Amino acid sequence: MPTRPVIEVTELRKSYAGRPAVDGVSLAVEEGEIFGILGPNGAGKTTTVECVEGLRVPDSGRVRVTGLDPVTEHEATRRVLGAQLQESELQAKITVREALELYSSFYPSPLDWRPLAERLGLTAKLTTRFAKLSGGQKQRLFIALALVGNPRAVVLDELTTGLDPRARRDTWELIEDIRANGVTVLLVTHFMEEAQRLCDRIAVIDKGRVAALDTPAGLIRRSAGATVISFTPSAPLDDRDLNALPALASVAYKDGRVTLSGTDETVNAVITLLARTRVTAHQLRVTDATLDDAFLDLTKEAAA
Ligand SMILES: Nc1ncnc2c1ncn2[C@@H]1O[C@H](COP(=O)(O)OP(=O)(O)OP(=O)(O)O)[C@@H](O)[C@H]1O
Repeated sequence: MPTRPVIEVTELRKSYAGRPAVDGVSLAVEEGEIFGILGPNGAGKTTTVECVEGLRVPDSGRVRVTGLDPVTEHEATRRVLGAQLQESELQAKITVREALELYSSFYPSPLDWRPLAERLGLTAKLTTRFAKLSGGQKQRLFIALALVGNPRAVVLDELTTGLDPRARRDTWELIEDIRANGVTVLLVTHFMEEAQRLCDRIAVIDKGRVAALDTPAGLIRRSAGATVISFTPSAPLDDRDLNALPALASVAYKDGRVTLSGTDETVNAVITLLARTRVTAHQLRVTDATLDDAFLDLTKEAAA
C-alpha cells in the first residue's frame, strides 16, 4: 500500500507586496527521503519551507505535514517537524547544555539529548556558551535542537553555508545518519555537490515555480548538455564545423582546449570531424555533466 507523503505542498502561492515569491509550487516528500530544494537567489526556496514550517501563511494552495495544516495546527506540526533555528534565536550566553535541556522541555516525548550531543560531537562543549562556539559547532547545535523533539521530519535551510570543507563533509555524514535513523529530511541548499551527494530527489525552484523535479541523475540526463567532451586539438578547428555538430548544447574554448556539451551523438560527430580534418585530439575526455551544469541549464532563462 503506498504510504502518504510526509510533506505535501500543492499549488502553493505567496506574494510579498503584490510580487509573487512562490507562484504555484507543488511537491511531495516521501517518508525516509532526503529531498533537496535547489534554486538561484530569491527563487522562493525559503518562503516555501517557511510555509511548510507554518512560519508564513500561504495566500493560496495547500500544505500538509503528516496530514497536519502547519498554520491551523501549528503546535501539532511542531511536534512532528523539526526546524533549524536562525542564529538570532539563541541567546549568546546560553550554554550548549542549557539549550539542549530547554528545547527538550518543549516536546512531549523528546530524545535523550546526551547521546544526541555525543553523536554530534558536542559533548566536550556542553558548558560552552553559544557565542563562543565556532560556526561548525553552532550548526551542530542547531541540528541537535532540530532533532531533540524526536521529529518525523526535519527542515534544514542552508545548513552548510559558511562551513569549511571538512565541517561540511562531517555535516553531510550527519544528515545521512539522521536519515538512517528514520527521519525524513527537507534540505534547502546552494551547493550542487551537496545536493548531488545527499538528495534522493531534488526540486529545482526558479522564479517561484518548480523548474524540474527528479533524482540528481535524472536532472543531469534531462539537461540539454548531459555529456561533456573536451580535448586539445593539434590544429585549430573551424567554428562553423563545431557549431554544426548535432545536439550541441554549448561550446567553449580556453587555453587551447575545446569543451563541448551535448549528447552521445555530439561525441560521435566530433570524433568523425576530427578524423575527417586529420586533427589529433590530445587529452580527450568524455564525462557526464555535473549537477552544476544541469542546474545552469535548467535555470538559464533567469540569468538571461
Ligand atoms: N518578508 C519579505 N518581505 C518582502 N519580500 C520578501 C520577504 N521574504 C522574501 N521576499 C522576497 O521574495 C522572494 C523569494 O525569497 P526567498 O527568501 O523565498 O528566496 P530564496 O530562494 O530562499 O533565496 P536565497 O537563495 O537568496 O535565500 C525574493 O524576491 C525576496 O526578496
